[in-house]
Amino acid sequence: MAQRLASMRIIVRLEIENTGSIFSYIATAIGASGGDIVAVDLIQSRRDVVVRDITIAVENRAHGDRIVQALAALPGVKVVNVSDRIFLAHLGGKIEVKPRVQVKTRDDLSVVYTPGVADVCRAIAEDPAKAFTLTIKRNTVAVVTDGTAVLGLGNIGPAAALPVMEGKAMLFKQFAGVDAFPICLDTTDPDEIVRIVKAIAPAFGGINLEDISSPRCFEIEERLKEELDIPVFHDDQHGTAVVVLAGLMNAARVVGKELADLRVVVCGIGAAGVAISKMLMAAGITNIVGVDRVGIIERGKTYENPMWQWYAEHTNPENRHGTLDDAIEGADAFIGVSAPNVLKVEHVKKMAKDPIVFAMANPVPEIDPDEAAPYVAVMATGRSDYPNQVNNLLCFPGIFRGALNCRARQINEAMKLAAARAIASVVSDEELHAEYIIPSVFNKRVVEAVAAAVEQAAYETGVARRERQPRTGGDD
Ligand SMILES: NC(=O)C1=CN([C@@H]2O[C@H](COP(=O)(O)OP(=O)(O)OC[C@H]3O[C@@H](n4cnc5c(N)ncnc54)[C@H](O)[C@@H]3O)[C@@H](O)[C@H]2O)C=CC1
Ligand SMILES: CC(=O)C(=O)O
Ligand SMILES: [Mg+2]
Repeated sequence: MAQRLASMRIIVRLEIENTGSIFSYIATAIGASGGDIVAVDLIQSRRDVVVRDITIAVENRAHGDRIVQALAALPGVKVVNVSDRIFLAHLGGKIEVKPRVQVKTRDDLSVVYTPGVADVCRAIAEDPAKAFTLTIKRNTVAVVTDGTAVLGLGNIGPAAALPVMEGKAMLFKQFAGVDAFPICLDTTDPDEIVRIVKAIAPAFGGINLEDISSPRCFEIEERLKEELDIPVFHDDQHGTAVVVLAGLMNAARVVGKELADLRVVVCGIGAAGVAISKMLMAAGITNIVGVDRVGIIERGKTYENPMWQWYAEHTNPENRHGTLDDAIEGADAFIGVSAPNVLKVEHVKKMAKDPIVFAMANPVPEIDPDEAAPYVAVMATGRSDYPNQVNNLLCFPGIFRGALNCRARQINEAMKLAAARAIASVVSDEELHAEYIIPSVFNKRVVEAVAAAVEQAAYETGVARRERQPRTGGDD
């Protein structure tokens, strides 16, 4: 995947002794280390030193580090700071709160704050449903994590999880007009998480659980669903499952196989893997084999993880034993939500004709798509830099948009299936091909189609609280 990362750029701030030709040594050192100078900016010029920012195109972070070391070794040169566009884009965080009403006078203040606001408070106290019309509740989602399963980075804690949660909040707003707040909890105790989320729920129209490790995530979500009257949706489970089903529906069409006939291997039976398997079953697929670190999840074995016990009893109809090596033999599709480089080319070669591979571990997939390419009929990853990005970003903005529009009490199976069909339907018959089984996350029709289908399903299944309205995109 190296060539895909060649566009990475670092910005190195150098303090350079002001003695004539040092810059030519700097340029030579960068060139000799394989870097390309993209831009040079003068930050400060004194008689003895100049400070310059040098933007350098590098292959990857390790390559950038080598170039920085080469520069630091030059006489008369001091490396002051190294940044890259990724870190620069995160300076100060990625979101902010903006007022919708401007306060310019004391009179304004008496309307939107005290004493005026007291009338609104009393109205809501008398009729709590009014919170949906008179507060941010109608359009606001809490993105809640405990930092225990952040992307594929593992248990990195709540503070380190914040950039991802800010990112989700940013995407909620940009893609679907939903106001989302990142909430990173400094506890991993399920009881405490349930208690805290219940306690903050009054201000929100929905709860998006994110990057909470399995199997704890299942219990936390189930308890919150039972106890709250707003949608509780664990994105890594259901958002991912919805998008995988959409992608698999279209991939099956590309290879000319019936969805229900596919033999599917799911690798990584955690939050995403369990929900994907359940969703594929709901869509009619019967032959699913799950593989985790312990090998194939099979009947007759006892697992400490209660979800694996359930999984063993409901999947693997041929009762295969062994490892991924045994599961993959003759499989039509591999769905990876596990860890980097788990799937080898040798595995892909053992799959059925026209294999479908969704290698979705982030940030590094189960197999390098370039290595797999010659052996697969359809290849998808969770990444933005390859075709067929199967990422829950295709689901969560639209599904919450639809749920908030109709003030849904929950996001149920019918709404998830509707979302999957809506995503798949955005790719027309004429457009469908191996490198376009799933629409781009930037295709505006995705959020529109998902929100409309989800809202419709909410009304049909009786979970919508609001009378049917003409759809407006959320600012009504
Ligand atoms: N593309 C997308 O939209 C999404 C991608 N993901 C990615 O999927 C991966 C898993 O995410 P979650 O289910 O939330 O995490 P999780 O922690 O709940 O589950 C991961 C599972 O993979 C298993 N696993 C780890 N290494 C393995 C190996 N070498 N072989 C087999 N199984 C292995 C773990 O034991 C665990 O059961 C992460 O890399 C995450 O970034 C998750 C959600 C959405
Ligand atoms: C995309 C996402 O939610 C994850 O990798 O955890
Ligand atoms: Mg996630």
